Amino acid sequence: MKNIPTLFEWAGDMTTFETLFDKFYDKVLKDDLLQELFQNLSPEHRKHVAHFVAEVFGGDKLYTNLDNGSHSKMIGKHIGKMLTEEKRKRWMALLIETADEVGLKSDPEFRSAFIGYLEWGTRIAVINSQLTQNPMQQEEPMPNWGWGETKGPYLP
Ligand code: HEM
Repeated sequence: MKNIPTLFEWAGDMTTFETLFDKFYDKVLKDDLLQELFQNLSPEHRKHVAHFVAEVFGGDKLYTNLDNGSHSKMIGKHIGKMLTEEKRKRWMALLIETADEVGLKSDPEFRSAFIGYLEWGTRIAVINSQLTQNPMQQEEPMPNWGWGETKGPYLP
C-alpha cells in the first residue's frame, strides 16, 4: 500500500472523534465510579479530549491551534488527581463500549492501534496524577500515534 492513511483518516473525520467522546462523557457522567471526577468540568472538556486524540492520530491540530493546548497542558490537567487503576479501567471500558456503540471502525488493525494508544495514555495519566508538579516542559511536542506492529489498515 503506497499511501498509508493516518489513524485519523482511517477512522473518519473530526465528527467521528467528537461523537465518540460526546457519547463517552455522557456515560461517564452517569457512572457511579467516574461521575464525581468529571461532574464539574466545562462542556468544552469533551471536545478538547476529542481534539487531542484526533491530533495524536494525525488529524488537524485543533487541540494545539484552536483549544490553545499542548501535550504539557494535557499532562498538567491530570497532576494531583490521584487517579486509581480501578478508575482507569472503568474509563477504558466505557470508551471501548462507546466505540462499539457509535460504530467506530472495528477492523483488527485499527482497534489494535486504538487500544494500544489508550493503554499507553491512560497509564501515563494515572502515573502523572500521583505527582504534584508537571514533569513535562511546555515546548514538548504532541505525541503521534501510528499503526504500530500491524503496519497498516486492514486489507481484505
Ligand atoms: C488516553 C488517555 C487520556 C487522554 C488522551 C486524556 C486527555 C485529556 C485532556 C486533553 C484533558 C484536558 C481537557 C481540557 O483542556 O479541557 C484531560 C483532562 C482530564 N482528564 Fe484526561 N485523558 C486521558 C485519560 C484520563 C483518565 C484515565 C482519567 C480518569 C480516570 C482522566 C481524567 C481527567 C480529568 C478529571 C480531567 C480534567 C481535569 C481538570 O480540568 O480539572 N483522564 N484529559
